[in-house]
Amino acid sequence: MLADPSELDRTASNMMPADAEIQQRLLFLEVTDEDIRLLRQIHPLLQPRLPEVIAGFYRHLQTMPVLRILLKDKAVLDRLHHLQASYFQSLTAGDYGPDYVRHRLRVGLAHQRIGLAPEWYIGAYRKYLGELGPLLQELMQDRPGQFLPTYNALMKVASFDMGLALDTYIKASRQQLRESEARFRGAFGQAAVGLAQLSADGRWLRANRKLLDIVGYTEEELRGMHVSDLVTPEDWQIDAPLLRALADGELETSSREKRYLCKDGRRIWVKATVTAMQPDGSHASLVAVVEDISQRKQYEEELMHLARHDALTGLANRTLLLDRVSQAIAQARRSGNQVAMLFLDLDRFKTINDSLGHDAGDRVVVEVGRRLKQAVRDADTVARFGGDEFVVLMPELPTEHIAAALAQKILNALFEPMLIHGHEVAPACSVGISLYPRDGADGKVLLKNADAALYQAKAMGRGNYQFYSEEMNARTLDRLTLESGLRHAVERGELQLKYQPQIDLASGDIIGAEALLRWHPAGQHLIMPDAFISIAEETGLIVPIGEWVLRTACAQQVAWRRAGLPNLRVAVNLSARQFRQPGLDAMVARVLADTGCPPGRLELEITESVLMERPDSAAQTLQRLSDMGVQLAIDDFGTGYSSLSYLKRFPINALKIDRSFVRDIAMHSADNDDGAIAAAVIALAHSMGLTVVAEGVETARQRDFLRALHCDQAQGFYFSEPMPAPALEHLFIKGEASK
Ligand SMILES: Nc1nc2c(ncn2[C@@H]2O[C@H](COP(=O)(O)O[C@H]3[C@@H](O)[C@H](n4cnc5c(=O)[nH]c(N)nc54)O[C@@H]3COP(=O)(O)O)[C@@H](O)[C@H]2O)c(=O)[nH]1
Repeated sequence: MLADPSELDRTASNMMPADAEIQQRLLFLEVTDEDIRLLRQIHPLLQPRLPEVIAGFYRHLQTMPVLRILLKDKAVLDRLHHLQASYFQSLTAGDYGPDYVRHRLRVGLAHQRIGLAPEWYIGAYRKYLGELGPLLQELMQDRPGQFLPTYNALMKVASFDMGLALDTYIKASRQQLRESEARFRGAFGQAAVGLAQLSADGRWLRANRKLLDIVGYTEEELRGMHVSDLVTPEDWQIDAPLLRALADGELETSSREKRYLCKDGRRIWVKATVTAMQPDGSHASLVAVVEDISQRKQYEEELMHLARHDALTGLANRTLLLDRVSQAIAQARRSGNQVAMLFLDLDRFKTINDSLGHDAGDRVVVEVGRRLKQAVRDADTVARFGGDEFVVLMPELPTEHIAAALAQKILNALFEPMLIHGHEVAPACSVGISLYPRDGADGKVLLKNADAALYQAKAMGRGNYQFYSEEMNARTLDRLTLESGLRHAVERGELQLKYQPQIDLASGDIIGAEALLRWHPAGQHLIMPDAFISIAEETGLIVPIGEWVLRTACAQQVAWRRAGLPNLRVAVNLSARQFRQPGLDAMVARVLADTGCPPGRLELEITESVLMERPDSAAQTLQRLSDMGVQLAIDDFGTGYSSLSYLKRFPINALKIDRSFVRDIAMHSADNDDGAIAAAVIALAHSMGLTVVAEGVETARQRDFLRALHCDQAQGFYFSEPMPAPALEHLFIKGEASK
């Protein structure tokens, strides 16, 4: 590329030697007045021949491939031709003062700027002198005696020129170096990252502003320090051999994240990349690029914390717990001790959540976490798995009694009531315990087995702890088998309904029937609801199964009617999950419409405890069902709250007295307290307009007793066990016939 002419002028002027120096050089080259006279004499003869000398000169340059590339641009070449021509015009003009010198410098610079190396430039003089020798000889044929002195004078001026050419190259590259250094200093000083130069043995030599800001030292203070004064002792252990390798040339660069100790005592995270500048020389120095990465590290640590901790309680989560279990197992393998895993969940958490709201549930969880932390040793880990599930890990356990003692301590701690939103809550819990190595060799198996033990603890009445045993696994397996079978029970047609007649006590007539579910998987025994309803509840399968029950029972009601039986009432049980399922009323309406069953002939049975969990929303659901004309009964009355006054707020039609209550009242005579209470309950229920149905009537004595108390209806084995629909039809026809 062509250099800017005004820039060339400026630079050439800056490079000008003093007049005295010019004179000194000419003196040294022995340029005399006689030389000048001889050159002036040849000058007019030489001028017309110069174009061919210049053309030959550039032709010669272009014979070298490396120079051809530099001269390929025609504009550049023309300009150099032009410069060269004006140079030659002055070469023999005999005036070698400042203007001549400035012009020489300018020509030299122009060549330097296009990248022509000095060796080519100086070499070109040989070409000139070689071409000019025979040319002079030819032009001075008439005075051969003057040829040699003239040629000698030309050589002196050419040598003067060569010196000036070398000056341009040397001064130009010095200036470029100065500019590049200035640029480097600017970049070094203002760089957004810390930069430093260190000696090969790790002493700080220079540091930029950013690095000084990062570490808080002045450059002077840093110069008196060694790199080991800035890194933490832990990091120096890794850095020391790396520094040696860099200094010895075994390593070119090393990049590491490490901690620096700042002047104010803070420890910060930096990323330092150190490069050896002359890895194989004896005066190797190191350049360090230092980035403050504390913020990023903090984010990473926060993310790491989030990924390994429960957001609500700050306790360890499953990932961290499993990590700690692996460490504890490795340690126990060496020490011969055991590891205990205590899996616990709260016994009434769902009720708390449903009745007091999720915010209260969260506060209970946080308080439980706090109590658990208080109960364990520092070496133990308390983790939360979400919901109301917690796990305590006890490493280095010499005997399992210690795990049992902790489980008891936890049970006691959680039994203490806590005040949540003004309510006293005692969540209580059940605990399952598994031990390494007895119950599993890794964290996942230990967890699974602690969970199985927890399941057993709950089955045993909650509020207790259980150690894992082999049989529990078998039970868990049974449960899993049941669960997977139940998933397909509806589509495989394995569900059946039995109907237990409900009797009007005054007339002895069958006035309805309760639909009771049975499951008969192909090739297996009949399974009773107690064995699978809770699984259906937990898995949510109760929703489709419940709809099947309702649809089948309503269809049966219509079928009986069509078969000539009176308009019997059919009673269907609703579980807690079904009752809370959004859209329950719409589902019931759909089934009634699809089957043609009159709403008033369907009775839905709900237990008291289900209503009490969330009384307000329960009242709304019941109201919608009642508005449709569906009959509503409280099932198992006498086993829960047994508060008639509380039940007033619900639009219910009937009260079913639980069979345990029926059994108890019937064991005493009418004049004892139980009898009086039963009489009062029935009377009170009647005063509220409720029909009273007694369940589990097994004897004539019980029937008579209830009849005497004016109980309205009854069901139980005394009248009939639950039976298939056709059997009930026969029973009805037989009963009618015997009247
Ligand atoms: N959500 C649903 N729950 C259901 C459904 N079908 C039944 N169930 C509930 O399962 C529990 C056990 O029911 P089951 O084994 O059918 O027992 C019922 C009767 O057989 C039994 N009964 C009736 N009379 C007597 C008797 O004189 N003595 C005696 N020992 N037992 C008797 O009582 C059960 C009926 O109880 P209840 O529902 O409270 O009226 C049971 O809780 C069922 O509710 C279903 O489809 N969905």
